[in-house]
Amino acid sequence: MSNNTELIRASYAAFQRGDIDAVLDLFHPDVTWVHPDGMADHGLGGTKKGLAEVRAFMARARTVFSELRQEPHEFLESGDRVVVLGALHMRGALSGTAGTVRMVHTWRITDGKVTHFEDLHDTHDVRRIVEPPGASRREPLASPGQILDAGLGFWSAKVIQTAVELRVFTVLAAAGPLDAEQLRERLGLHGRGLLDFLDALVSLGLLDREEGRYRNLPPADTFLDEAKTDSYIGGLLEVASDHWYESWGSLRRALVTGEPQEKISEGVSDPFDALYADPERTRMFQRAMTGGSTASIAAIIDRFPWSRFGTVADVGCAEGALLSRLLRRHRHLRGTGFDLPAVEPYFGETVAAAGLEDRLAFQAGDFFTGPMPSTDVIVLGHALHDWNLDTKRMLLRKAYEALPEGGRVIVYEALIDDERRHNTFALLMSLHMLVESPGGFDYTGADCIGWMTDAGFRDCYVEHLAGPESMVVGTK
Ligand SMILES: C[S@@+](CC[C@H](N)C(=O)[O-])C[C@H]1O[C@@H](n2cnc3c(N)ncnc32)[C@H](O)[C@@H]1O
Repeated sequence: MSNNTELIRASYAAFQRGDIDAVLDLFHPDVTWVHPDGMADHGLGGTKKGLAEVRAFMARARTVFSELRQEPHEFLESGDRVVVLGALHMRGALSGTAGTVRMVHTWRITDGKVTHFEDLHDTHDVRRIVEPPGASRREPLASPGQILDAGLGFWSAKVIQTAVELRVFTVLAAAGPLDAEQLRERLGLHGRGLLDFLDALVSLGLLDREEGRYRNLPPADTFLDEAKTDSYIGGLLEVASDHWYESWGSLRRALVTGEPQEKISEGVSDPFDALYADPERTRMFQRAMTGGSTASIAAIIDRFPWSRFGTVADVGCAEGALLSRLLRRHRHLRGTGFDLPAVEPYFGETVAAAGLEDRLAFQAGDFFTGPMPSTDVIVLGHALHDWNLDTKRMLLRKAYEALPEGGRVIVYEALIDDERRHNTFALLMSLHMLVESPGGFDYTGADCIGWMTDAGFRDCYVEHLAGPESMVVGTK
């Protein structure tokens, strides 16, 4: 066996042992590390350069996959290249689904060090494994058990929401494994039902229990520990538990009357007036928006051709998660967050935490009464679905007026599939607008392209982002 093939075999063996330092020892400091772009929204696509980026990639992979085993079948050597045919056995950290995908790895070796690596696999297959079932398309309900499981879905929903409210995952992330009594004390609980509550979280795949001590599994650790501000999605679940759960309890009344069931918006035509009258709810809502948008933001940052544009406004920016993450990645951009005045303090905190005061500003405004900021790109995230059709069209017209020739509008949210039969999440989101807002509803990509075209946009297209969400892009 040649030295090059031996070196590559050693790298697979070290990876299998989990010895990342030993893997990196075999690499040149300037190694290029290439993966298919189709996994970029999971933080696993594109070209990485150098050992630090490769190490970060591997760390990211450990949060996406709870298990990952490479099985090289054949080593084909030609000159300075070794091509490896084999299989990747994996389990999605979020989905819990296991599966196997064929892989082709191409390695280039120079002077005994790996200088280039490229992984080729069908990202469609990987996405089917790692994306949680039901994120977009649900399996049909075929048995009494499945029907009851879905029909009583609020049981598990409430267990997860309550665990987030009680900060179970945050406490475990900070303290390490704790037994039930230690958790009871720290969370201030009675004790009755506690073991069932914790073990339900084990059965849901969020906690693990070993010798009576509970710890976070990787998805809970990454996404539900509020100290991890860049990946925390629990804000959405906090608002769900505190408010949306109650309004959804009156879905039947909403369908009969056509009226929102959110108590604080009773008799108010703009739900944001009511929401922002309460500072505690205002803060909670900002965090919820960040939690719900995190996956799509990562995909928009990766997928949109930002290098062609210099300025961007996020209209209805909330606390500024999109702009702060975008501007940290694309350093040539300048950004404007446009939102109601009540949002400014929360946006300010994000800008300060990211150290972006020189490139990112807040513009207080009301899109019902004033124009949108004039920038090269205008983003409307989860903004159109809040409103009735006239307002949706008005917002697209205002975006058109504010953009220069060649500027782009990006609308992103959970888009209902054009057949209105697959994207369960988006259809439920539209019902959420029924119970929460006076006129809001979700819509299909085709609907949005129609409204954009009527507003004057051309070359409109829909691109999938992550889970149930997609973006619709139009050019002025
Ligand atoms: C559903 S949130 C979406 C937040 C964020 N774009 C995202 O996707 O996570 C809608 C946003 O629109 C803002 N908004 C509501 N009415 C507005 C108005 N009249 N003018 C400007 N912004 C408004 C809200 O404050 C909120 O931040």
